[in-house]
Amino acid sequence: MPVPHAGKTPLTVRVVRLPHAADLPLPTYATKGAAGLDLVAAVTEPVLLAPGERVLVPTGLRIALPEGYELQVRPRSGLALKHGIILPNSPGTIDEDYRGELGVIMLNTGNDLFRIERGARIAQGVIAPVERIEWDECATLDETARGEGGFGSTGTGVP
Ligand SMILES: O=c1ccn([C@H]2C[C@H](O)[C@@H](COP(=O)(O)OP(=O)(O)OP(=O)(O)O)O2)c(=O)[nH]1
Repeated sequence: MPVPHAGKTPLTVRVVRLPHAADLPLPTYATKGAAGLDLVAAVTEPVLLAPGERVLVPTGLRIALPEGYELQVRPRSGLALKHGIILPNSPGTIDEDYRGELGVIMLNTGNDLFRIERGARIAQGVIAPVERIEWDECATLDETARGEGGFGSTGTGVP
């Protein structure tokens, strides 16, 4: 059952469940305050991911985001901590004009074979508003205390 968020009207997002995901649940929020919708693997057979290997896992879903929004595909911390499973392009970007099947790129940075079962919760999708810009090209920029310092210029905390 989808969990309603406390005090916010949800956005409506059009979704197509592809035939190979017909029996799988739509992504849902695990708790009332969860930021991410759990995405599940629409693999027909279990996929074995060897250490160092990466794979594109289908979700069986196509969506049409509302104008001005993106969907960020993010890793699940439990899979990262326990199995070293990360998303190398994290956060993956689903553009509002993308109409293909959502996919999750999974990378096994652990030492053991990782088994991806059909219906397993492999990642989470977070809806976020997207700002657009126009350039104001200038010859110079305003001065700041940081200036051009970066990449550890304030110290890394490591002796
Ligand atoms: O984790 C991801 C990342 C991307 N996509 C889909 C949706 C996104 O809108 C499209 C393009 O993604 P991105 O812009 O990251 O890819 P690109 O390498 O720049 O390819 P393109 O030239 O198609 O934009 O691929 C996914 O399904 N999962």
